[in-house]
Amino acid sequence: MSVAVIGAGAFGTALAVSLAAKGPVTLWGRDTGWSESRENPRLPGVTLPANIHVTSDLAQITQQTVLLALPAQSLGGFLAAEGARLDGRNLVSCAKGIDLGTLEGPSVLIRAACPAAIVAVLTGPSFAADIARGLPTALTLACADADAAKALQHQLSTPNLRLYRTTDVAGAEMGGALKNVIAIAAGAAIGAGYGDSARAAVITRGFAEMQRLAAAMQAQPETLAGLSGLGDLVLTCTSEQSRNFRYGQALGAGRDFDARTTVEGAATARAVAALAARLGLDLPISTLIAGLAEGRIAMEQALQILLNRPLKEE
Ligand SMILES: NC(=O)c1ccc[n+]([C@@H]2O[C@H](COP(=O)([O-])OP(=O)(O)OC[C@H]3O[C@@H](n4cnc5c(N)ncnc54)[C@H](O)[C@@H]3O)[C@@H](O)[C@H]2O)c1
Ligand SMILES: O=P(O)(O)OC[C@H](O)CO
Repeated sequence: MSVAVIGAGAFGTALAVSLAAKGPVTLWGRDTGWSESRENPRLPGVTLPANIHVTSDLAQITQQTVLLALPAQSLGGFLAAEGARLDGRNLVSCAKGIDLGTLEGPSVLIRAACPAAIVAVLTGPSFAADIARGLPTALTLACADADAAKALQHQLSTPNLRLYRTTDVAGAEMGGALKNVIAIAAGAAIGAGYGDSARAAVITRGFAEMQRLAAAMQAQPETLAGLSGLGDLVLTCTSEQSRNFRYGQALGAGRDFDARTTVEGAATARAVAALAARLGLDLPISTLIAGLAEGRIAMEQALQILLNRPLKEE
């Protein structure tokens, strides 16, 4: 059974390349002017296999399984316009973020727009460039319907993509979204010259915040300790391949950052700060990242706020 990918950015294109090892793939993008060259400028150095059909015509997306690889803040608008034509299919969210308008994760947006769809989430530690180069990668496929989870796990695993499955959609989704916020904090610590010990503190205390918020969203703790949570947190906080980490580095160093780059953690930090206020949760790192991203506070001020918090049990 062939699959389609909506969103011809770096990640959607990389997934299409990997899935093409198993059969034909249709890749939809709103800007596909590059398609004749068979090289997407968002994924330079990768030639698309011949069995990937690139289109900007949504009517050509007729497959039963569709991966949605759009940025989290674009997904709601896309679904409002096009959700009806996708309803009833297997819709797999690949976005890592929390929608700023609704404070919901992508799976909730998809379920609202496409009530008859089977909704799943594909997430975990994975750089698009690694996947497209055929490097070994392990991801989490989450779907509340255990049988559908199993079927999608088999359909979407490829020679270099090993998928684990879970029915904990909220846990998988929260891990992927929140790690981006903490990756900005880790990058900021490095960019400001605070050192590797500070980064380790940010990763660990950031993980505690991820667990706290995820628990409040009914996620299972063990999901946060898996690929979609801890796994992706470690990757993103330790690699300059990560856009969130590099954005954090720029914030920490007081440098500009290319505003066209997709940095999911910046908007998600603001969503997390709003959720923290709504739910009465103490999420100091994420809340400070929201302030840094909005330019409301400076790096040195953020550090002093964290260091001067009351001492407490770990
Ligand atoms: N790049 C990675 O390594 C990677 C890995 C795992 C997950 N992800 C996740 O995948 C999602 C997409 O990231 P990406 O790296 O592909 O981003 P990207 O910046 O490379 O591409 C984003 C794509 O989305 C398209 N787009 C944006 N708004 C749109 C809209 N309203 N309608 C149609 N198309 C729209 C853009 O034209 C672009 O092609 C993010 O949530 C990201 O966290 C990325
Ligand atoms: O480049 P980033 O920071 O969006 O990270 C990409 C992936 O989410 C890493 O798993």
